[in-house]
Amino acid sequence: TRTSRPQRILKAVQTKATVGDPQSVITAIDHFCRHREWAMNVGDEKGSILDSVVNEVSPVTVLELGTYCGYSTVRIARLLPPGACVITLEFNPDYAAIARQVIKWSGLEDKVQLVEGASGDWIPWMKEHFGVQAFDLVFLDHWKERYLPDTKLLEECGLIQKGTVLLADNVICPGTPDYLEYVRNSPHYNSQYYRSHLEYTKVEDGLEKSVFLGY
Ligand SMILES: O=C(NC/C=C/[C@H]1O[C@@H](n2cnc3c(NCCO)ncnc32)[C@H](O)[C@@H]1O)c1cc(-c2ccc(F)cc2)cc(O)c1O
Ligand SMILES: [Mg+2]
Repeated sequence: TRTSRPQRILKAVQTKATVGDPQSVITAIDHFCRHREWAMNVGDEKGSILDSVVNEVSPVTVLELGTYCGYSTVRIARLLPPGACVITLEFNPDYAAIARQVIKWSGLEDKVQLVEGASGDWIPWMKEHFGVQAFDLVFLDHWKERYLPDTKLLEECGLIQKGTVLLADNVICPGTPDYLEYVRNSPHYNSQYYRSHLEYTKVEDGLEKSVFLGY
């Protein structure tokens, strides 16, 4: 049977990128998705904004919701200092298997903990299972209708504390209206919109950065 799009993305990485060179993995995926086949990676334009937020926060523990092929996982992990790590949740086993190989090719497996499972099932176990006190940065890029419920779940589980930064992809396209309304109107968040474009296109999209101010 035909290969899947994630399998074709992995092949592009394995043929075009250099083992142990995260930037070449990022460049290979962006080239493939711009010139061969579109895919829902955060991409190079929004990816540069993600990079600047990671550098600004200098997080020790990062949570990513929705690994897909591991493109943004590699973007984040390549900027982390020794001892810092990104826990990334992915509930599709096929995508998780591809992402593991992309992360391995980039040489960043020591900074990444890929957890196969649904955010709703795993978030309540983060403290106990991973010894996480609170996340410094959360990158939301999974099902858009899950951004708000999962944010509320993270709050309830005490995983969002004063200073935690939430960075959400696709707040315009496909859009996350209930999430935007929540973080922009809540007195507990200071929210900022970074205007950009949908990956590999001229369509408007953007990232929303929301800093938790404490209770
Ligand atoms: O839909 C988009 N992203 C979804 C990501 C899903 C990935 O995350 C995984 N996932 C989903 N829910 C959960 C979950 N928890 C929730 C379920 O329990 N727990 C764990 N993993 C989860 C999936 O298995 C996938 O790997 C998107 C679309 C466009 C787009 C724009 C314009 C277009 F025309 C077309 C498409 C652009 C984008 O940048 C986009 O991110
Ligand atoms: Mg996205």
